[in-house]
Formats: sequence, structure tokens, C-alpha cells
Amino acid sequence: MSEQIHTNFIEHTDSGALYNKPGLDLLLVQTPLCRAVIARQGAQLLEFQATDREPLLWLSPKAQFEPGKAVRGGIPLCLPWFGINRVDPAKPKHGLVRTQTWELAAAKELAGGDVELVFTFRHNGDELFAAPFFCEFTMRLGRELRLLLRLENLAEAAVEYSWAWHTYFPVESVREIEVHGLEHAEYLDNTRELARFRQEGSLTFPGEVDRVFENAPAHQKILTRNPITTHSDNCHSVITWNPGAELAATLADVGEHCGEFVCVEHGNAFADSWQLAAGEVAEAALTIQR
Ligand SMILES: O=P(O)(O)OC[C@H]1O[C@H](O)[C@H](O)[C@@H](O)[C@@H]1O
Repeated sequence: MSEQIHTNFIEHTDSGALYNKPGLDLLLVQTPLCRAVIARQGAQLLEFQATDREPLLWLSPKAQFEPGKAVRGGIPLCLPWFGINRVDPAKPKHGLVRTQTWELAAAKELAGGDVELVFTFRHNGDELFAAPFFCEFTMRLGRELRLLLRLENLAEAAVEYSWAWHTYFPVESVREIEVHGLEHAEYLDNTRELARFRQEGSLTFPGEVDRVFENAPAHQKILTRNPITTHSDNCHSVITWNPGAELAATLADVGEHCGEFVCVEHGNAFADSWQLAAGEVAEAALTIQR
């Protein structure tokens, strides 16, 4: 591993110091514009809050910080496959990069006071995923949050990649929110063997909801006390998820907190998966604010 990057806005810390649950190395970013916490494992943003605004991300009070286990909350990046691996369902859900250590390759302050962190991850190809690939994940942290993904297929043949930023948003009560921006779109219902339906009106969360919108619009709005808006570039899939009380009771890191968040995830999965030729690069971006 390369040497740690030192700047006046990054503190190298860990989950023991910040959450009293030792286990993972964390970066604490503090600037006049915002505060963020990022796990080196998965380059996973755990917290983001612009100064004088409400938190943008939900981190479960029951989150576990164990190396090799995904942390419940923030923005885990699911890649190189999203959800259950369709070729071999015994493989871990949501790919492999969310439980691997990423490198902080660069960190700098931009004009205007935003800071930019660049994380990289190289996969050499193994039994989990044969193709080698390289990911660059850039976070711009300011009054809003901007994420950029650059994925390079290092294989000598074409490879399919599916992925998503699996964002957990905080809400007062998931049963009282609406997600706008998916009206009339078709979705695959993951609670009904991926059967296809059409979204009538705005999306609500009366119980378990697990929907995959392909070819989805670029803007969504989460209507909660202080609305959250998302704008994506080249993210054609939106996945919406809340487990509902019954399923949440079986998730040790969610439990009774299931009403406090909604996942509105952006990426390219199912029919929108990226087919990358040998050496091909693809990019996508997501901006979130409230
Ligand atoms: O528990 P995880 O592996 O983090 O997955 C959490 C959820 O992620 C996505 O939203 C999927 O559509 C859901 O089916 C899944 O349950």
C-alpha cells in the first residue's frame, strides 16, 4: 500500500474512534463547506453533511464495522455485479469491491472550496470474477455531493459489468415519503420474481419495496421534510429499496430502524449493464443535494 496522503482537511481515523466499534479504517473530511466520513473499505461514504444542512446519508445505528463485511448505510458501491450473481447465486451479493480496501490516490482542494478525493481499485481477476478491471471513484465534497465513476475493462475480451451506488437516504418515516421522478416508468419487482410492472404515480413505501427501474430518468426527488434531489449522468438504472419491518427484523444491522431510511440507488444493472470491449472505459456521475 502506498503512503497515506496528508492534507489539512483529512484526518486518518477508525471506526473505534468515531463510533466506538473498532474494525475499519476511516477518513474524516472536514472543510468550511462540509463534513464527510469515508471507509477505505469499499471507498464507502458513510456520512456526508453540508454545513448548516441536514445529513444527506443514513448510517444504521446498528452498523457493523467488520473487515470483509459491507457496512449498512452511506453509499456502498456494488460492482462488478449488482444484486445476486445471476451466473452463480452462491457468490457474494453486490459484487466484490464494497468489501475490498481501496487506495486513496489523490486529494486536493478545488477553487470554491470543494475538495476532491480520488480512490482507486484494481482487480486482477480471480475465481469470483475472472476479468481484470480498474476503477477510479472520485468524490467531490462541497455544498453538494458529486460522485464520478470511471471503469476500465482490462480483459482482452468483452465483459459485462453491472453496478450501482447503493445510497441510503435518511427520512423521518419511510411510510410517509414519496419518491418523484419514476412516474410511468416500468420496473422489475424483486419481491415478485422480477415480474415487470409500471409505476403509477409517485413511489411510496407501505412495506417491503425492491424495484429495479431500467432506462430510468436522470432526476429523482425524495419528498421528506427537507427534500433530497439526485441528478445522474449515464446511470440508466434506479433501484429503490426498503426492507419493510418483517424482512428488517431478520437483518441484524437494520432491525427496528427500518423506517429511518430509503435506498434510491443509481447505476447500470440488468438490461442497462455495461458491455465493455477489451480495454474500453465507461464513466458515470451522480450529484446529490438537499
Ligand atoms: O443486504 P445487502 O446485500 O446490502 O442488499 C440490500 C438490498 O440491495 C438492493 O437494494 C437489492 O435490490 C435488494 O434486493 C437488497 O436486499
